[in-house]
Amino acid sequence: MNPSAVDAVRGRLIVSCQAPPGDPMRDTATLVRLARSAAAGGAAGVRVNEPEVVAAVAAAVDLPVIGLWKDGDTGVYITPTVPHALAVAEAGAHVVAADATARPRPDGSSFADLVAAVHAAGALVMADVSTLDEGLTAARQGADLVSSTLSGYVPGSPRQSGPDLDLVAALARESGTPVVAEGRISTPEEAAAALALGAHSVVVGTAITAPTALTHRFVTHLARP
Ligand SMILES: CC(=O)N[C@H](C=O)[C@@H](O)[C@H](O)[C@H](O)COP(=O)(O)O
Repeated sequence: MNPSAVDAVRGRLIVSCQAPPGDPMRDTATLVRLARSAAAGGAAGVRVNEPEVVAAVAAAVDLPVIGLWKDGDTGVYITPTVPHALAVAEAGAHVVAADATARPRPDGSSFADLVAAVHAAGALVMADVSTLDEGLTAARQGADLVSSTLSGYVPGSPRQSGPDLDLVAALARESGTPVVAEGRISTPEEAAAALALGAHSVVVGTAITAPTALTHRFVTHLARP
């Protein structure tokens, strides 16, 4: 295992360099350039999707790589099974991010199974959760980092336009595990607020690396009557 990946992101920014299916940015070479831009701008780590991109980014930037593998877009889709997690670890991710919500996983495995397999492969685990209970369970099951990634995207978590800073604060108080603030963080001030509430690190994606979504935000605002 490599706990230094956790130390390296303490108090600092991780940039998520991802693009949804069909987006013009969804291209390995383009995502590598995004990751290199994040590194040049001072990011402490990057978060990237799919083994091929994980391998290319790990070869191109000298930063901890948090890898995941999104498969589908409903139910458990962030690194849903043990084989997905192992493929991400084998591609060179220092940390494997995976859904740690209470929902059943498609291969019938548990989150604890995934943690054991990833640790045996020499990588760390980031638990993507939507509630405090899920975060506490994931921490007990051996997650190395717990992230608020899925708050607002899973029934039972609050739907809100900004980050779930209440969840970040509660996880930081109660989980005993380094907490990552992730999801809808769109300003440096929100990122700083998350750290002030006890987050170990902050992930920002859309606000930095998603020109299609950012353009759409301006266009829909201008189209309002
Ligand atoms: C819910 C889900 O599938 N989140 C994904 C997780 O990897 C990504 O689509 C997000 O972009 C990432 O979490 C960063 O969040 P934001 O783009 O809001 O800064």
